[in-house]
Amino acid sequence: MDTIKNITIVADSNIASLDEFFNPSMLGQTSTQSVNIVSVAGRDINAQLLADLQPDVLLIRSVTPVGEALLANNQSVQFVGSATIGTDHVDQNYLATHNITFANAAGCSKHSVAQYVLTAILALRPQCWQQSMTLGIIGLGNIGSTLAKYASELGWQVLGYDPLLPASNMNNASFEQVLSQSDVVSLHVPLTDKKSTDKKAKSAKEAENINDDYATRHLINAETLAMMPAQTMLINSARGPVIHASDLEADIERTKRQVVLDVFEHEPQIDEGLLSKLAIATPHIAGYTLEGKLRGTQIIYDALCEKLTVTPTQSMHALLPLNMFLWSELKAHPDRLIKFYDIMQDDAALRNKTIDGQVNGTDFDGLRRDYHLRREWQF
Ligand SMILES: NC(=O)c1ccc[n+]([C@@H]2O[C@H](COP(=O)([O-])OP(=O)(O)OC[C@H]3O[C@@H](n4cnc5c(N)ncnc54)[C@H](O)[C@@H]3O)[C@@H](O)[C@H]2O)c1
Ligand SMILES: O=C(O)[C@H](O)[C@H](O)COP(=O)(O)O
Repeated sequence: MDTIKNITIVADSNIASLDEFFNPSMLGQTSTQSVNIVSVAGRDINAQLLADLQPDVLLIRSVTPVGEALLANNQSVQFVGSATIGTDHVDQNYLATHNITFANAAGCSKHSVAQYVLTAILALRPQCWQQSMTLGIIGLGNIGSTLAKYASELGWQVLGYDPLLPASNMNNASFEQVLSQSDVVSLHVPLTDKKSTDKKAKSAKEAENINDDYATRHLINAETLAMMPAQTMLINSARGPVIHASDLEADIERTKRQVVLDVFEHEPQIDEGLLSKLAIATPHIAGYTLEGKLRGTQIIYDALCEKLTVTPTQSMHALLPLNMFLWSELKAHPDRLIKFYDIMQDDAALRNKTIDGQVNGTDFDGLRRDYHLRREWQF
């Protein structure tokens, strides 16, 4: 791609600061070269649009599925960047076999999501500021391990389960122990699927380094929910289908469990039956801080610069206003939580969109598109 004169980029309009990062000067272009950036809603990026525009670069977030259906007739795309941590919407094997470079934004919002989880717990159980409790964490990667650090700052015990990492003082329990012995269980796994006998699908999983003995789709279902005492809170800010939605609804009906969902199995449509039973519900915004979103853009911008063999010159730090949100201040003044993050406002905004027994996809997406990005607390 380093020989391309003019670069055409199709990008999800929800990517933060697109124009500040992806312009001729920041992409090392000379005055005779241009960067043409076409930004559209992520769900509107389709094969026809790519055929019409013939972009060199595709920049997405989590709502654009990327694989054969999108790229079968592609003659132009050489780089796909997803400004997200999750990659379940991208067929990475397809990209690799078609010689298309892929980058995602690993870890970009790890503090934001951990702070979302902490806020949810402390909003529902303010006594946890003072009292120790046991936090169960399923998946101890970037977000899970960051959450564990906040938990230890608050003097909470952590029971962690991650079968793909070595045992440690954090990775210290079985799946059953986490579910049955925690006061709160928080999920931080990628969405992955079970083994396929289809050879092609199997090698795709190998290429993406997914160990499907530990597939996470419906990890939380009627059987595993039955391992959790009724008073155990459950939080999902990973991916919706990690929890079987109708099993969860039946479980809440039976146990009156406190459940916090930022992600939903049938997102972006949300059924009121489930929504009305949740303690807190938000529209997939756990990672939506200014810092989390800009870091996502920065990571894919750096990767594109590498592909173009140019030195990155834009830095998110030049774009960030002063941040006054200090974790040390909040820790000393728990009563300021609502000023740091008013999670119940996000909850109310989602519930207010209920019409005829559901929140429709357009309204769910609208809440995310127009979200007033909060600030990440400085840890
Ligand atoms: N709600 C949001 O706004 C938001 C924001 C960012 C990320 N996410 C989601 O959170 C997920 C986790 O993010 P991360 O940065 O921690 O990812 P990560 O890749 O750093 O960590 C995921 C961890 O899960 C572990 N894991 C995989 N299968 C498991 C299983 N069956 N049981 C237990 N552990 C398992 C992996 O070994 C890994 O350590 C992402 O994949 C993404 O889908 C959501
Ligand atoms: O995986 C991620 O990084 C998050 O789920 C991300 O915040 C999703 O946001 P979206 O791409 O849908 O805007």
